[in-house]
Amino acid sequence: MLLDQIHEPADLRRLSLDELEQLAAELRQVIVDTVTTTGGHLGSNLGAVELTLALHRVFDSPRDVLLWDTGHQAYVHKLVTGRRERFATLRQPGGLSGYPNRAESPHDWIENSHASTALSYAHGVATALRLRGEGDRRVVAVVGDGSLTGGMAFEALNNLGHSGSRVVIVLNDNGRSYAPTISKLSVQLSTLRLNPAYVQARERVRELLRAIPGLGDLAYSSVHGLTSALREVVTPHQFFEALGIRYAGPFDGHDLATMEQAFAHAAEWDGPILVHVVTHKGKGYAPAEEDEVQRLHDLKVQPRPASVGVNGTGSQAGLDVAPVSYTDAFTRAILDEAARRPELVAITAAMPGPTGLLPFQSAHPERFLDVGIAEQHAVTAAAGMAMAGLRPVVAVYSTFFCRAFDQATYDVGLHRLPVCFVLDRAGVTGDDGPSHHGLLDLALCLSIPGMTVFAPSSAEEVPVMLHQALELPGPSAIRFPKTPARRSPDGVTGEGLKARRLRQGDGSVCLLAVGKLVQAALEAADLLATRGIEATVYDVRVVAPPDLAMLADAARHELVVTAEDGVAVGGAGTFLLAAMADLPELDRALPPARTLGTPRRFLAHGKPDQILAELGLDGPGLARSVEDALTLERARARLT
Ligand SMILES: Cc1ncc(C[n+]2csc(CCOP(=O)(O)OP(=O)(O)O)c2C)c(N)n1
Ligand SMILES: CC(=O)[C@@H](O)[C@H](O)COP(=O)(O)O
Ligand SMILES: [Mg+2]
Repeated sequence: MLLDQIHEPADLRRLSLDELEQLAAELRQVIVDTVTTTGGHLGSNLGAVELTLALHRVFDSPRDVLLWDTGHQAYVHKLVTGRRERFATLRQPGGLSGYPNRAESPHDWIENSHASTALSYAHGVATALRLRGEGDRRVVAVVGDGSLTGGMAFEALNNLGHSGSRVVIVLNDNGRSYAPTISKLSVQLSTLRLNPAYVQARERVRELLRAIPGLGDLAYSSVHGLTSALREVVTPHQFFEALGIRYAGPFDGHDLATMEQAFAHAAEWDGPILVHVVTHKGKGYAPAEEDEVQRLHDLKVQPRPASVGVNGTGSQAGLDVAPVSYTDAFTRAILDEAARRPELVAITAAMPGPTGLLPFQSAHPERFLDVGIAEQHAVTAAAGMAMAGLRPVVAVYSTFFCRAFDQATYDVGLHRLPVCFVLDRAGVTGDDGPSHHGLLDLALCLSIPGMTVFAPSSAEEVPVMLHQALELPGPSAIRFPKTPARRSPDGVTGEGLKARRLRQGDGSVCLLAVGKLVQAALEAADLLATRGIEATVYDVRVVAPPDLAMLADAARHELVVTAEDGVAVGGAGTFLLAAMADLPELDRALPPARTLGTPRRFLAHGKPDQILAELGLDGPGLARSVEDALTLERARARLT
């Protein structure tokens, strides 16, 4: 394979056009073979093959800086920058990250998988290079049409134009995020790229000029000049050029020669320039091309375990995997509620499929809103809807809720508006690495005054909690993990804002478990019982407002231990223990306590339950922590 000869980008520059075409086919095959085994982003990477090859032939990475927005489309970049041999470990524990990773290569810069950041990085890097006298190094930011709908991207475009920074923006336009991109600009741009008159005219002129001997590059710049005139009439480039950013395009994002010429000319432009390339998501592999919701993740061919305990080893606390995921349970629940509540509206930030809102969109298109990759806008628009009498449900991933924390606090919380946040992928998510784990939502939501915070421990609890949330006068959040839901221990659920005592102990230790960790707590209680420790176990269900009866009962134990799939510092445990200290009828000293959760550090990618086990947040780990704490506290008690 030609790919075996590619160890660094310079190796690409020795290839002929035919060899590059062959290499592109090889790259596609490697990506399909790998991703259909490991899971990962198929459509976006298959669409970026020629684009990436052209970039690495024209620009001299890592001296020139290549920035990938979101980073999910950087598999080809990894394959041609010395990671071919490790590519089969993609997204596996200890293997290659699914995103750029600075520890893997000097060619990698941005590790954060949150969209719409690359243009801001580009402004910063270009400014730094200029001030350090290295202004001859080129800065290139590859941004998707979806990522361009994020607010940060517009902030950066404004600053790039204003500052005149020498940055090459490559707009990788395939018309989609997961669903078609929500953007009039994108529609305008696609009108251009689909406008046969414009494209044919430009190609015809290019052919004519090429036919004139000796014109060569002059031909290109003449065409460029001519299309500049033509552009005055038919293209939406004005948006960019009004900001001070040159627009060039659209170019066929699968035509290597054309893109190389375009990038080479852009590299010489003395200021910000946007090169608009048109690609096709999933190109070259029918199952990805035909995926109607363009799921970035395709074809993870991994058998689903028949029954999975918390630690993923198949051991279980008498529980089987429920037939639904939490997301499926939410889909059903919101459809039920929508049938009874005409004022209910659902909002997504470019992820209708992964958040389970596609059926809602089909059933109630007029009550469904996809705002693009614009979580901040989603939240404050929801605040406006609530102010004007609607009941909005904002469905976002836990990690992306971070981006809208200001809006949730001061546009929703401050006005005490009935907006319900459904935070999917809460807790350790695993494959997508540190910027995708949903570890902060409890700490963030619990700091918003008046927000009710639900944490279902089973699929059955999701509809109960959504119904309760939609009855509340103020803001609420319901957070649940990515892993398959499990049946509730006894098939029933809690009610209202109350906790559920699942197991009565001997007064030695009280385990207050949140959401996914209820299963681990029950498993720990089983293990502790074999060692003569009968633990009381609560399913907290509603972290805020706390169930005071549960706290009062917990306070009567020798030891209180809280457990959550989120940061321990500032999370649910911290919140509950503070509330316990404030109990009005507390007639004794507070018992010793431990708050168990994820540590204050970024967690690498891996399998969720394996990560939780390594952190001691599975059944055996919790049991060890309880037993050690009890032993220590009893020794201390003997000393006093
Ligand atoms: C802030 C944020 N919200 C949502 C996502 C989830 N997400 C990952 S990729 C993607 C679509 C990106 O579309 P685009 O930028 O057009 O890139 P493409 O996949 O089409 O190449 C989304 C919404 C994210 N990574 N970051
Ligand atoms: C890159 C990104 O943000 C998403 O594509 C993410 O990878 C989706 O993860 P899920 O597989 O949890 O939907
Ligand atoms: Mg796109």
